[in-house]
Amino acid sequence: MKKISIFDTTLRDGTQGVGINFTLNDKIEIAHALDEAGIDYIEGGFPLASRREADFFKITAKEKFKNAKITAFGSTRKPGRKATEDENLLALINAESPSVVIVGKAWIQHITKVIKTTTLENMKMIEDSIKLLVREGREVIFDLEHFFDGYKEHPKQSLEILELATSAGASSLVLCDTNGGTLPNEVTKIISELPKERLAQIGVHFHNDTGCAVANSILSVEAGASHVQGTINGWGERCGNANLCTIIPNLAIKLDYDLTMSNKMNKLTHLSRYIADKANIIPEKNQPYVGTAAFGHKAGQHADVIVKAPHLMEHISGDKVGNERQILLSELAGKSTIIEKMNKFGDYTKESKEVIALFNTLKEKEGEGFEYESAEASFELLMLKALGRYRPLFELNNYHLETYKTWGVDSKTVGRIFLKSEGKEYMGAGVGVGPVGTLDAAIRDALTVYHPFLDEMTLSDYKVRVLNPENATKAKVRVFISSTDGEIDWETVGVSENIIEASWQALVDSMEFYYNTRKTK
Ligand SMILES: CC(=O)SCCNC(=O)CCNC(=O)[C@H](O)C(C)(C)COP(=O)(O)OP(=O)(O)OC[C@H]1O[C@@H](n2cnc3c(N)ncnc32)[C@H](O)[C@@H]1OP(=O)(O)O
Ligand SMILES: CC(=O)C(=O)O
Repeated sequence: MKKISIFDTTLRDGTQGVGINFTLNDKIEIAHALDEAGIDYIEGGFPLASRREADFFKITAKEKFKNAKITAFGSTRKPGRKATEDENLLALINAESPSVVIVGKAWIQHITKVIKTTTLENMKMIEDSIKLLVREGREVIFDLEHFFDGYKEHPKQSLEILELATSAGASSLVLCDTNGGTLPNEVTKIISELPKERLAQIGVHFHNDTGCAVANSILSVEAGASHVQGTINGWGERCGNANLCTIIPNLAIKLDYDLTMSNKMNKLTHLSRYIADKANIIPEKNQPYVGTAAFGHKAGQHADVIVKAPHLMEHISGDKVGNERQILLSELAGKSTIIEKMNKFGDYTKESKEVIALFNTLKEKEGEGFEYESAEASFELLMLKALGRYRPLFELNNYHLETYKTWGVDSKTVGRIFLKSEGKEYMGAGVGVGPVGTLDAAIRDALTVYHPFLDEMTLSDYKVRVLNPENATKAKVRVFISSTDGEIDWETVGVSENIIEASWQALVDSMEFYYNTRKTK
């Protein structure tokens, strides 16, 4: 099958997206991760734009990349200037990257209204710029900015630019949909009309303003393009660039094109999440292939299909792209979902009394406002109870909290707790800013000497959601608590009309989950 080269512009066009920023160090680490994954070209930035962009090339010029060519980006020379004196082209030469991209105008309205020159001078700008960089020994990829809009108005002019760039020595002609407004039927028609046999390799670069960037990229390959540009997670200016995390598996797994990444497809999910981590962004859950929800099944009838024949419910198996299946708990779950969770404890069927009991408890609790999709640790405790495997950490006799507030000083809560654990009675005291911290401190005060594991865990997040705000102060609240021991994280839930009671339930579940399930260190 035809070889398609994958060109990643996360570090250049990706950073033109709202909220996407990387430090120099991040950029270098990301470049190595992209290279490891099998990306062919990595567009590292615009060296003229800033010191940091130029430094990226200085540093990467001295480093080894196994698969990828590091590529610097800039535009053609300015009108009326010599290529050898153009600061942008000089910055590209100084970048010392083996390949460079130069972007040139390919829409007459841009030539006359934006760079304010003639079509003849624009042609000379393109020719001089490509020739200079080729003379300098660089592979030159030529990006035709607004190609599709330009072609729709003046196809003859667009063809002349493509032919000129080919004869000047460009290795690839990248047809850019810079404002992202082109639709799939136009892409197929236009690329099919090009005299590809007379031209350098055709590449494409789509933005996602009509939501068609991925479809446009795939159709371009089907119509003859063999170089595809895009970004990881689809980040980029305005609505983003074509998402490589979708394009790559579509080309390699669905259409069987030959990609350098073809035999490393199981690295894709990690790549997406690693780069999102660097950008400090939580990636879209429902991103195809790599999203956390991409292989998540919530409806009971769908979880039932997964148990019987997963290939009838999932278009591919998630592990092909390094992703994982999730069976989500909710009031929409059926017994198959319960069985899937219980199967680590033995073989259960829809008729097992434990399955039926837990199914009924789940529906009842979800009806009361509990939500286990984001609090699987609380569900695990329900499951241990249904299976007779639950060990209570303690039994509460009573607790007592007092909150003090003095004018001009922050409030403070003190509390005492009386409880029984493994047949013995204990008392603990705590002080905190609020009641939840105070209860946590009091339980630990009472029990840590006897249960030192409590020192290994801490609460890491606390969230409250009002379930029926129309009931004002009588509204029910749902509290989620996240906990961690530094290696594993777990979430628990509590629901009540009283926020302290809801917090208490989630807090006790957190400690009991760890008590019941932790591996002894
Ligand atoms: C389609 C794309 O994504 S292109 C990506 C562009 N990327 C960026 O703009 C990010 C980095 N850019 C920068 O740091 C700055 O814009 C710089 C340093 C490159 C230039 O800054 P300035 O000289 O102040 O120019 P400014 O950004 O205001 O305007 C763009 C200039 O580029 C010129 N230009 C735009 N496209 C081209 C082109 N294809 N060929 C030559 N010149 C071009 C414009 O005519 C304008 O020059 P002018 O002021 O002489 O008319
Ligand atoms: C080159 C580029 O980023 C564009 O035309 O969108």
